[in-house]
Amino acid sequence: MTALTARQVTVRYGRNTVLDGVDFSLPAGVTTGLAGPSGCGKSTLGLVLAMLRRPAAGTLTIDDVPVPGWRHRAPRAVRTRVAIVFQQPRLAVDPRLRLRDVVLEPLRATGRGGNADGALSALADAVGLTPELLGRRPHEVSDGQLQRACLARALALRPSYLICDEMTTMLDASTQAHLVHTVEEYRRESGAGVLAISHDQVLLDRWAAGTVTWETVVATARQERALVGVGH
Ligand SMILES: Nc1ncnc2c1ncn2[C@@H]1O[C@H](COP(=O)(O)OP(=O)(O)OP(=O)(O)O)[C@@H](O)[C@H]1O
Repeated sequence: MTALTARQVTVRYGRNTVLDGVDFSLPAGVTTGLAGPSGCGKSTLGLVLAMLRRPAAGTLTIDDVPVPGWRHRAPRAVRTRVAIVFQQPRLAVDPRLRLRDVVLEPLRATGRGGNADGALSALADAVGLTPELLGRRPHEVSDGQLQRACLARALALRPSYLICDEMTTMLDASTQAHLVHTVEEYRRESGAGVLAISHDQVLLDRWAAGTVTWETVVATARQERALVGVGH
């Protein structure tokens, strides 16, 4: 199946079990919404899908191929197939870097930064960053402008799956519309699968082809536990 699929994923923070045997599949080619109340575990699932958090149990497959490790233990070619954009851009960038260098980070890390002017200007155009803004540092731009740079960075290596975790929650309506439009253009052109995590049902109704609620995710996990007789 062409999908990013987590199976039987359990994540604990200390003694707090946040995900308990969760299954989740993100199909390629469409935008899937994930809705749920604050603190339920949506971001944690996003981190697992992006291989940024190793679960206590469970597996992740990309297009049916199991990922062989998590975080730096996942080979770069596997890790870069999934990108993530977080809610707070200021926590997601090195404050010393100019926006140009934020966007180019992934290309440089994979040895493709040398002749990346074309790629940079295409990415900057797509997210609506001018050359002048690309020369500024994070403290010299707005949250919306910084989030544009974060989205450009996420798209730089042309991921097969893109996770947008409350990507536009802190932003004004016009920046929100522009970023969603950019993601959708990328999805249509690349065939990528997009996960839009949000507590904003109105946004998800407009953006996603379909939305999964957190209650469904949890109820399915509970049913599976009951079926295999490990009820809690
Ligand atoms: N690094 C961490 N250490 C300890 N507890 C954590 C950590 N990260 C998250 N949690 C806890 O795990 C639970 C799920 O958090 P998570 O951020 O995944 O939820 P969420 O649904 O994305 O919430 P929000 O919509 O508010 O971002 C919360 O109770 C949170 O307090």
